[in-house]
Amino acid sequence: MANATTSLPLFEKIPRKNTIQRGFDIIIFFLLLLLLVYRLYFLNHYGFTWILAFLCESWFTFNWVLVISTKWTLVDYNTYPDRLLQRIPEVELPSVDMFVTTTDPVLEPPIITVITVLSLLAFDYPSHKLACYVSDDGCSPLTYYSLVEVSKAPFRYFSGDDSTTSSGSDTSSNFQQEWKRMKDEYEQLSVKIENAIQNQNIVPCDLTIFSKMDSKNHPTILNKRPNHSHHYKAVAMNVLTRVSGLMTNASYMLNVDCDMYANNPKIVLHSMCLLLGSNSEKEIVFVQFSQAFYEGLKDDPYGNQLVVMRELDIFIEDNIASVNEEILKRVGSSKELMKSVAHALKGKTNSPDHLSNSIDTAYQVAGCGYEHGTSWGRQLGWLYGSTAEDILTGPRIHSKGWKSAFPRPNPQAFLGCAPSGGPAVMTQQKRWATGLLEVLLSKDCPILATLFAKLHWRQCLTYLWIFTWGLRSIPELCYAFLPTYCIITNSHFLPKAQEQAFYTAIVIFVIYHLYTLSEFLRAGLSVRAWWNNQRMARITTMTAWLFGFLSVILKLLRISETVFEVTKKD
Ligand SMILES: O=c1ccn([C@@H]2O[C@H](COP(=O)(O)OP(=O)(O)O[C@H]3O[C@H](CO)[C@@H](O)[C@H](O)[C@H]3O)[C@@H](O)[C@H]2O)c(=O)[nH]1
Ligand SMILES: [Mn+2]
Repeated sequence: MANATTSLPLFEKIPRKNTIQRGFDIIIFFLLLLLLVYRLYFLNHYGFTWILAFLCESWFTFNWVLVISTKWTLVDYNTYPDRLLQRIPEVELPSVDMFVTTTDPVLEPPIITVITVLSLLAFDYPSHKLACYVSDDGCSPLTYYSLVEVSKAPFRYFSGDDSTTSSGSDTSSNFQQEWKRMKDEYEQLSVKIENAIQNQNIVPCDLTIFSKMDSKNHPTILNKRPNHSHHYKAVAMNVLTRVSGLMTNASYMLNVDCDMYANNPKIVLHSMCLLLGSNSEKEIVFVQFSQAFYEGLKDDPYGNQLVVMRELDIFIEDNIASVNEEILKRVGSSKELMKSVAHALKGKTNSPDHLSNSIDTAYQVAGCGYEHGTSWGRQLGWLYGSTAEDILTGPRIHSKGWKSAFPRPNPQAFLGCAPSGGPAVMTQQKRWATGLLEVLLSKDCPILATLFAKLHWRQCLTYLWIFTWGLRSIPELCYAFLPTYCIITNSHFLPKAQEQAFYTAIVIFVIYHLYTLSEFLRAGLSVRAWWNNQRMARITTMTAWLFGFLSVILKLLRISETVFEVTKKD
C-alpha cells in the first residue's frame, strides 16, 4: 500500500480542451489573410492610405499568429501535496527563503508589507524550513519599526505544530477563541503601526541608525547610492539572495512584491510537488503564479485586473541549481559566500547557529560595491537591464533549456493590489512596455535565444507576443488615425459596401468581438467588464505603450535612462 502511494505522481499535466477556440482562431486568421490578399490586389489602385492600412493589417495578422501559437496548447496542473507528505518525511522537505521587496513608505504603506510578511510566515509548511527576508530600498524607519513589531508579536501562531493555524474548517470553540485572539492581536498591531505613522517623530524603537539618513545614499542597511547605477528591484533581490545564502541558504526561493499576500496557505507544498515531482532534473526549475488582485473595482473600469490575460509574475525559483563551478568564482570576494554556494550545490542548507555568525559577512555582501567585477545581474541572480527584471530573468533560464510551470491553483496563490486610478495604471503599463521592449532589444532577445541557445520556437513566439507591446502602439495609432485622415481627404481605406471584401471586414469585426466577449463571460466576468477592457486596451496601447516605446528610443539614443516608477498601493 505504501509503495502504491509513493509511486503515484506528485503532479499531473492536463491539456485544456480548446477545440472550439482553436477553430475560431483559425477562422479569424484566414479572414485576416483574405483581407491582406484583397489589399495586395488593389495596392496599385489606391495610394498612401491603402499601403498604410496594408502594413497595419499585416502587423495585426502577425500578432494574431503569435496569439494562436500561445493559446494553442494550454495545460493545467493538478498537484498532490498529500502524496508529497507521504513520500518525503517532514524533516527532509526542502527549506525555502522568502523575499519581500518594498521601496517607498508613502506609495507602499508599511502595513501592506506587514500583511504580506505575516501571510508568508503562516504558510502550511514546517515553520523551521521557512525564512523571510525583507528589503526596503526606501530606508524607511516606519517600515523597519513595523517589521520589528511583527517579529515580536504573533510569532507563536506560526509554530507549525499548532493545529489551530492550519485547520481552517475547524469550528470548535478552541479554534474560535484562538482565531479571535489572533484577530485582536493583529488589530493591536495595525493600530500601533497606524499611530507610529501619524506621529512620525516618536517611533518607539531604537532607530539611531536611521537618524539623518538619506534614502538615496545610506550605509548598508541596504544597497543604494547615487554613484552606482541602480537596478531597482533586481538589485534588491540579488542582495537578499546573497544575504540569505550566508544565513539560511535554502535551496528554494520565493519572491513576492510587498503587496502580494499569500492567499493559499498550501502554495509552497503545491509548488514543491511541481519542483520535486518532475522526472528529469531539467524538468521544472521555477513556478510562476499569475498576478491576481484583491478588492478590484467593479467591472474593471481601468482594464487592469488581468483576469483574462494573466500576467506572468511571481516566481519561486530554484536558482541555485543553475550555478556551476565556473560561476562560483564570480560570486564576489566573500569567501563565506563562496562556501555557502558550494554548500548549496551539494543540496545542503546552513544550520541555524550560522545565523548570528554571519551578520558581519552579510553586511559585506549587501554593500553596494560588492557586485563590482562579479557576475551578479549579468549571469547570476536577477538580471539587470530592464524595468521588467522578472521577465528578463525568466527567458534567460528558459534559454538554458530549463522549464517552468504556470499553475492556476484554487484558491489563488497570491493577491496583490491593482492600481485604482487612471495615471497609476498608465505608469505601470508604460513601465511594463518599456521593460519588455528592453528585453526584446537586448542580447536576451528570444529570437537569438532560439537560434543560438535552447529556447523552444513556440516559447519564442509567446515571448515575442508579450515583448512587442511597445511596438504595437505604432500600427494601432496609425490605424486609428486612418478614418480621420480619410474623412479629411475624402478618400477611403475600407472596402466599399458593394465589394465582397466588405463582408470579410465585417465578419472579422463581429467574430473577433464575440470571441473576446466569450472569453470574458467564460471567466465569469460581465459584459461591462469586457467593454471596459476593450476600451482600455485601445487607450493603453496608444498612450502608455507608446510612451514606453519612446522611452526605449531615448535610452537607445543615450538621451535618458529608463526608470522604475513604483505603483501606488492602497
Ligand atoms: O527601486 C525599487 C523599485 C521597486 N521595488 C519593488 O518592486 C516591486 C514591484 O513594484 P510595483 O511598483 O509594485 O510594480 P508592479 O508593476 O506592480 O510589479 C510588477 O512588475 C515589476 C516589473 O516591472 C516586477 O518587478 C514585479 O514583480 C511585478 O509584480 C515592489 O515590491 C517594489 O517595492 C524595489 O524593491 N526597489
Ligand atoms: Mn505591484
